[in-house]
Amino acid sequence: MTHAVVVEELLVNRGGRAVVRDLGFTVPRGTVTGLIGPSGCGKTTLMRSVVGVQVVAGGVVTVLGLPAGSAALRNRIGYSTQSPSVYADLTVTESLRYFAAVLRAPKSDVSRVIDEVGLGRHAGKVIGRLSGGELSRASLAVALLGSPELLVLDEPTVGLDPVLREELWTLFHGLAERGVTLLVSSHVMDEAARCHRLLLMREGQLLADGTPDELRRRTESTDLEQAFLRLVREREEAVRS
Ligand SMILES: Nc1ncnc2c1ncn2[C@@H]1O[C@H](COP(=O)(O)OP(=O)(O)OP(=O)(O)O)[C@@H](O)[C@H]1O
Repeated sequence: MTHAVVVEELLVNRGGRAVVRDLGFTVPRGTVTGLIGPSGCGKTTLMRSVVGVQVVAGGVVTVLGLPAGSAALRNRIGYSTQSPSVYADLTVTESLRYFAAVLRAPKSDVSRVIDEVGLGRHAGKVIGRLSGGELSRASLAVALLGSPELLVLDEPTVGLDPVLREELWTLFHGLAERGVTLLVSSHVMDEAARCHRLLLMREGQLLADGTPDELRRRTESTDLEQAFLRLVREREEAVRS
Protein backbone atom coordinates (compact mmCIF):
# COMPACT_ATOMS: atom_id res chain seq x y z
CA MET A 1 0.00 0.00 0.00
CA THR A 2 1.70 3.20 -1.18
CA HIS A 3 -1.04 5.58 -0.14
CA ALA A 4 -1.95 6.32 3.45
CA VAL A 5 -5.12 8.15 2.41
CA VAL A 6 -7.30 7.82 -0.69
CA VAL A 7 -10.26 10.16 -1.06
CA GLU A 8 -12.69 9.71 -3.96
CA GLU A 9 -15.58 11.97 -4.94
CA LEU A 10 -16.08 13.20 -1.39
CA LEU A 11 -19.19 15.22 -0.66
CA VAL A 12 -19.90 16.73 2.78
CA ASN A 13 -22.89 18.85 3.77
CA ARG A 14 -22.78 21.06 6.84
CA GLY A 15 -25.41 23.58 7.92
CA GLY A 16 -27.60 22.57 4.97
CA ARG A 17 -25.07 23.21 2.21
CA ALA A 18 -22.24 21.37 0.48
CA VAL A 19 -18.98 22.51 2.12
CA VAL A 20 -16.79 19.85 0.42
CA ARG A 21 -17.68 18.97 -3.16
CA ASP A 22 -16.47 16.24 -5.49
CA LEU A 23 -13.07 16.10 -3.90
CA GLY A 24 -10.48 13.45 -4.67
CA PHE A 25 -6.78 13.02 -3.87
CA THR A 26 -4.25 10.61 -2.44
CA VAL A 27 -1.67 11.08 0.30
CA PRO A 28 1.50 8.99 -0.22
CA ARG A 29 2.94 7.27 2.85
CA GLY A 30 5.86 8.87 4.62
CA THR A 31 5.20 12.37 3.31
CA VAL A 32 4.20 15.70 4.78
CA THR A 33 1.16 16.80 2.80
CA GLY A 34 -0.07 20.33 3.34
CA LEU A 35 -3.74 21.18 3.17
CA ILE A 36 -3.71 24.84 2.31
CA GLY A 37 -6.54 27.27 1.77
CA PRO A 38 -8.34 30.29 3.17
CA SER A 39 -10.43 30.21 6.32
CA GLY A 40 -13.74 28.41 5.80
CA CYS A 41 -12.68 26.57 2.62
CA GLY A 42 -13.29 23.16 4.20
CA LYS A 43 -9.90 22.04 5.56
CA THR A 44 -11.20 20.97 8.98
CA THR A 45 -14.20 19.24 7.39
CA LEU A 46 -11.90 17.29 5.11
CA MET A 47 -9.61 16.32 8.00
CA ARG A 48 -12.61 15.21 10.05
CA SER A 49 -13.67 13.03 7.11
CA VAL A 50 -10.21 11.42 7.00
CA VAL A 51 -10.21 10.81 10.77
CA GLY A 52 -13.71 9.35 10.46
CA VAL A 53 -15.63 11.72 12.74
CA GLN A 54 -17.54 13.54 10.00
CA VAL A 55 -20.81 12.35 8.48
CA VAL A 56 -20.26 12.34 4.72
CA ALA A 57 -22.99 12.59 2.09
CA GLY A 58 -21.07 10.81 -0.66
CA GLY A 59 -17.77 9.40 -1.83
CA VAL A 60 -15.22 7.03 -0.34
CA VAL A 61 -12.43 7.75 2.16
CA THR A 62 -9.87 4.98 2.67
CA VAL A 63 -7.26 5.33 5.40
CA LEU A 64 -4.34 2.90 5.79
CA GLY A 65 -6.28 0.49 3.58
CA LEU A 66 -9.48 0.61 5.67
CA PRO A 67 -12.68 2.66 5.46
CA ALA A 68 -12.29 5.95 7.42
CA GLY A 69 -13.76 5.62 10.88
CA SER A 70 -13.01 1.86 11.22
CA ALA A 71 -12.45 0.85 14.84
CA ALA A 72 -9.16 -0.78 13.81
CA LEU A 73 -7.80 2.65 12.85
CA ARG A 74 -8.32 4.21 16.26
CA ASN A 75 -4.78 3.64 17.53
CA ARG A 76 -3.14 4.13 14.15
CA ILE A 77 -4.16 7.78 13.64
CA GLY A 78 -3.19 10.81 15.71
CA TYR A 79 -5.51 13.80 15.35
CA SER A 80 -4.90 17.24 16.75
CA THR A 81 -7.84 19.65 16.44
CA GLN A 82 -7.82 23.43 16.62
CA SER A 83 -9.45 23.37 20.04
CA PRO A 84 -7.27 22.01 22.80
CA SER A 85 -8.14 18.45 23.76
CA VAL A 86 -6.43 18.50 27.15
CA TYR A 87 -7.90 19.04 30.62
CA ALA A 88 -7.37 22.48 32.18
CA ASP A 89 -6.91 21.25 35.77
CA LEU A 90 -4.25 18.59 35.09
CA THR A 91 -0.56 19.20 34.57
CA VAL A 92 0.98 18.51 31.16
CA THR A 93 2.45 15.23 32.41
CA GLU A 94 -0.76 14.13 34.18
CA SER A 95 -2.80 14.90 31.11
CA LEU A 96 -0.48 12.92 28.83
CA ARG A 97 -0.39 10.00 31.31
CA TYR A 98 -4.17 9.94 31.22
CA PHE A 99 -4.34 9.92 27.39
CA ALA A 100 -1.52 7.37 27.18
CA ALA A 101 -3.59 5.04 29.39
CA VAL A 102 -6.75 5.60 27.30
CA LEU A 103 -4.84 4.95 24.07
CA ARG A 104 -2.89 2.05 25.60
CA ALA A 105 0.34 3.78 24.60
CA PRO A 106 3.54 2.81 26.45
CA LYS A 107 4.16 4.84 29.64
CA SER A 108 7.55 5.89 28.24
CA ASP A 109 5.73 7.77 25.48
CA VAL A 110 4.78 10.53 27.91
CA SER A 111 8.28 11.94 28.35
CA ARG A 112 9.14 11.27 24.68
CA VAL A 113 6.23 13.34 23.32
CA ILE A 114 6.80 16.12 25.88
CA ASP A 115 10.37 16.41 24.59
CA GLU A 116 9.29 16.20 20.95
CA VAL A 117 7.00 19.22 21.26
CA GLY A 118 9.50 21.12 23.41
CA LEU A 119 7.39 21.26 26.57
CA GLY A 120 10.04 19.81 28.89
CA ARG A 121 10.26 22.97 31.02
CA HIS A 122 6.47 23.08 31.42
CA ALA A 123 5.82 19.40 32.13
CA GLY A 124 4.72 20.11 35.73
CA LYS A 125 2.58 23.12 34.84
CA VAL A 126 -1.21 23.02 35.04
CA ILE A 127 -2.72 23.07 31.52
CA GLY A 128 -5.03 25.98 32.41
CA ARG A 129 -1.96 28.17 33.00
CA LEU A 130 -0.21 27.45 29.70
CA SER A 131 0.13 30.11 27.01
CA GLY A 132 -1.73 29.64 23.72
CA GLY A 133 1.34 28.25 21.96
CA GLU A 134 2.16 25.90 24.86
CA LEU A 135 -1.43 24.69 24.89
CA SER A 136 -1.42 23.86 21.19
CA ARG A 137 1.87 21.97 21.67
CA ALA A 138 0.28 20.01 24.55
CA SER A 139 -2.54 19.01 22.14
CA LEU A 140 -0.01 18.01 19.53
CA ALA A 141 1.79 15.88 22.15
CA VAL A 142 -1.44 13.91 22.69
CA ALA A 143 -1.63 13.22 18.95
CA LEU A 144 1.93 11.84 19.01
CA LEU A 145 1.19 9.27 21.76
CA GLY A 146 1.33 5.65 20.65
CA SER A 147 3.44 6.43 17.56
CA PRO A 148 0.56 6.64 15.06
CA GLU A 149 1.18 5.85 11.38
CA LEU A 150 -0.91 8.81 10.23
CA LEU A 151 -0.95 12.22 11.88
CA VAL A 152 -3.75 14.62 10.99
CA LEU A 153 -2.85 18.02 12.37
CA ASP A 154 -5.26 20.95 12.07
CA GLU A 155 -3.23 24.16 12.07
CA PRO A 156 -0.69 22.88 14.62
CA THR A 157 1.54 25.95 14.48
CA VAL A 158 -1.05 28.70 15.03
CA GLY A 159 0.13 31.13 17.69
CA LEU A 160 3.70 29.82 17.75
CA ASP A 161 6.75 32.02 17.35
CA PRO A 162 9.05 31.43 14.35
CA VAL A 163 11.60 29.45 16.39
CA LEU A 164 9.00 27.00 17.69
CA ARG A 165 7.37 26.72 14.28
CA GLU A 166 10.73 25.85 12.79
CA GLU A 167 11.27 23.22 15.51
CA LEU A 168 7.89 21.66 14.87
CA TRP A 169 8.44 21.52 11.11
CA THR A 170 11.78 19.80 11.74
CA LEU A 171 9.90 17.32 13.95
CA PHE A 172 7.29 16.73 11.20
CA HIS A 173 10.02 15.97 8.64
CA GLY A 174 11.82 13.70 11.12
CA LEU A 175 8.59 11.74 11.62
CA ALA A 176 8.04 11.48 7.85
CA GLU A 177 11.58 10.14 7.44
CA ARG A 178 10.65 7.38 9.88
CA GLY A 179 7.68 6.51 7.65
CA VAL A 180 4.91 8.45 9.40
CA THR A 181 2.43 10.18 7.08
CA LEU A 182 1.39 13.71 8.01
CA LEU A 183 -1.58 15.70 6.75
CA VAL A 184 -1.11 19.23 8.07
CA SER A 185 -3.45 22.17 7.48
CA SER A 186 -2.33 25.76 7.35
CA HIS A 187 -3.21 29.01 5.74
CA VAL A 188 0.34 30.28 5.98
CA MET A 189 2.09 30.06 2.64
CA ASP A 190 5.63 29.90 4.01
CA GLU A 191 4.61 26.64 5.72
CA ALA A 192 3.25 25.35 2.42
CA ALA A 193 6.76 25.55 1.00
CA ARG A 194 7.94 23.07 3.66
CA CYS A 195 5.54 20.32 2.57
CA HIS A 196 6.45 17.49 0.20
CA ARG A 197 3.06 17.85 -1.42
CA LEU A 198 0.28 20.37 -1.36
CA LEU A 199 -3.46 20.19 -1.65
CA LEU A 200 -4.72 23.69 -2.41
CA MET A 201 -8.36 24.14 -1.47
CA ARG A 202 -10.89 26.83 -2.09
CA GLU A 203 -14.63 26.88 -1.41
CA GLY A 204 -14.85 23.17 -0.72
CA GLN A 205 -13.00 22.10 -3.84
CA LEU A 206 -9.45 21.17 -4.73
CA LEU A 207 -7.73 23.82 -6.83
CA ALA A 208 -4.50 21.92 -7.28
CA ASP A 209 -2.51 18.97 -6.03
CA GLY A 210 1.27 18.68 -6.48
CA THR A 211 4.70 19.41 -5.07
CA PRO A 212 5.51 23.07 -4.28
CA ASP A 213 7.91 23.08 -7.28
CA GLU A 214 5.28 21.66 -9.63
CA LEU A 215 2.74 24.26 -8.53
CA ARG A 216 5.21 27.12 -8.96
CA ARG A 217 6.24 25.81 -12.40
CA ARG A 218 2.69 25.19 -13.56
CA THR A 219 1.64 28.74 -12.68
CA GLU A 220 4.97 30.34 -13.65
CA SER A 221 5.11 31.86 -10.18
CA THR A 222 8.06 32.62 -7.98
CA ASP A 223 6.23 32.03 -4.74
CA LEU A 224 3.34 29.87 -3.58
CA GLU A 225 1.12 32.80 -2.61
CA GLN A 226 1.27 33.96 -6.21
CA ALA A 227 0.76 30.40 -7.48
CA PHE A 228 -2.37 30.07 -5.34
CA LEU A 229 -3.78 33.38 -6.62
CA ARG A 230 -3.11 32.38 -10.23
CA LEU A 231 -4.88 29.06 -9.70
CA VAL A 232 -7.86 30.90 -8.20
CA ARG A 233 -7.99 33.19 -11.24
CA GLU A 234 -7.68 30.24 -13.65
CA ARG A 235 -10.55 28.47 -11.91
CA GLU A 236 -12.73 31.60 -12.00
CA GLU A 237 -12.04 32.06 -15.73
CA ALA A 238 -12.87 28.39 -16.38
CA VAL A 239 -16.18 28.77 -14.51
CA ARG A 240 -17.06 31.93 -16.50
CA SER A 241 -16.31 30.42 -19.93
N1 LIG B 1 -20.83 22.64 12.69
C1 LIG B 1 -21.06 23.30 11.55
N2 LIG B 1 -22.32 23.55 11.12
C2 LIG B 1 -22.56 24.19 9.98
N3 LIG B 1 -21.59 24.66 9.17
C3 LIG B 1 -20.33 24.44 9.53
C4 LIG B 1 -19.98 23.76 10.74
N4 LIG B 1 -18.64 23.70 10.83
C5 LIG B 1 -18.16 24.33 9.75
N5 LIG B 1 -19.17 24.77 8.97
C6 LIG B 1 -19.03 25.48 7.69
O1 LIG B 1 -18.35 24.62 6.78
C7 LIG B 1 -17.43 25.36 5.98
C8 LIG B 1 -16.06 24.74 6.07
O2 LIG B 1 -15.58 24.89 7.42
P1 LIG B 1 -14.19 24.30 7.89
O3 LIG B 1 -14.12 24.47 9.38
O4 LIG B 1 -14.03 22.94 7.34
O5 LIG B 1 -13.17 25.31 7.16
P2 LIG B 1 -11.61 25.54 7.41
O6 LIG B 1 -11.01 25.65 6.05
O7 LIG B 1 -11.07 24.50 8.30
O8 LIG B 1 -11.60 26.95 8.13
P3 LIG B 1 -10.50 27.57 9.18
O9 LIG B 1 -9.20 27.70 8.43
O10 LIG B 1 -11.10 28.90 9.53
O11 LIG B 1 -10.43 26.62 10.34
C9 LIG B 1 -17.48 26.81 6.46
O12 LIG B 1 -18.30 27.54 5.57
C10 LIG B 1 -18.14 26.71 7.82
O13 LIG B 1 -18.90 27.86 8.08
